[in-house]
Amino acid sequence: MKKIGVLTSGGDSQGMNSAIRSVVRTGIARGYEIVGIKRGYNGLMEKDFIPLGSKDVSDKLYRGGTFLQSARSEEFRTEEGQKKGANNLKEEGIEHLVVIGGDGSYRGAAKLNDLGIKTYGLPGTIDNDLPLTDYTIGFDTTLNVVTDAIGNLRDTMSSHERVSVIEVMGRNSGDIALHAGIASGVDAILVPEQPWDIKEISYKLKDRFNKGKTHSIVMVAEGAGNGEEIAHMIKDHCGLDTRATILGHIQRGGTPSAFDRVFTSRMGHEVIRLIDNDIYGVALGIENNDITYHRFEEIFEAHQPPNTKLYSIFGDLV
Ligand SMILES: Nc1ncnc2c1ncn2[C@@H]1O[C@H](COP(=O)(O)OP(=O)(O)O)[C@@H](O)[C@H]1O
Ligand SMILES: O=P(O)(O)OC[C@H]1O[C@](O)(COP(=O)(O)O)[C@@H](O)[C@@H]1O
Repeated sequence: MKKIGVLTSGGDSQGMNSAIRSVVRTGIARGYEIVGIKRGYNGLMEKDFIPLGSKDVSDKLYRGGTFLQSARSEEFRTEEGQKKGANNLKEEGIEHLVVIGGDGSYRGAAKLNDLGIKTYGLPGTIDNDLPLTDYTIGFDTTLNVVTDAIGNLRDTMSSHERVSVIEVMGRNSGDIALHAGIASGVDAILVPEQPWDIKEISYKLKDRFNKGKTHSIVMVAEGAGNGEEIAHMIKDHCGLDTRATILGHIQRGGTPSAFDRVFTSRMGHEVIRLIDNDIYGVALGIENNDITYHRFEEIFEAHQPPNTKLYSIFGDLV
């Protein structure tokens, strides 16, 4: 029986479990044997392999994190590590490998593909920073986590007539800040893709307080600046009482949203179809609500344009 390996790599994201479940259940239904590789590429180095049956993925659909666990592996970054990984898979008779992770994980997957393992990438990152897919796994859930957290902050900020500066994740991408900021009706959004002027923002906030506002919320993407520093700058410019909140890893947890569960179920299913059709060396995504795939090289060369349209929509809403 043909064997398919599956691993989760890089930062975990809500929906990875649901993606694994879909690969396992669909793969078994099509007559494949599925092998889980623990702790990302670290587990690949150490042959930390477990057989995955249908029951092993019960009760996983609605859980955040990844039951296979994840890691960032230094050894696998080296050429020797990659050869060792490919050999470990070959020794185990694993011909196909599904890698659920972000850009770094995809680069590793492409190397394994060159070494004779038929590989597939699923976009597992909360950052939404992969090209040729409209969404990445966990992004939608993270937006809901951030939006809920802002609701709580709004209550206390309003009682104390304060400005809340909220720093969110996203590495070099402002997508979490932009989408969650619009969903939360914040007063300003600072993202790395757009210029911003803290003096101008501070004066606008002050003006709104003068007109009767009792609180303000400023959303900062981690790639745009440091939340604590920005809070101090605002206070210095306009004197308003300001507090910074760094949401941190709380954003990566929580039960996956219905969108993330359906999206990952569809992608797991599509991976098995690609395997059946001997298509490999590709990563999957969702574009205009269709599950699509592109060669790794195409993804590495593609540029993800900044979402200027959404940013300008926000500009008209504040
Ligand atoms: N250029 C690369 N070549 C081979 N493997 C890589 C490369 N970049 C990253 N990796 C592997 O993928 C892992 C995850 O990558 P990382 O960038 O940390 O997260 P993500 O996949 O979420 O972007 C790394 O720890 C490393 O083992
Ligand atoms: O959990 P770590 O290793 O501290 O990394 C934090 C980073 O991971 C992320 O949560 C997700 O990034 P990746 O999916 O690229 O790993 C980023 O938003 C954040 O900058």
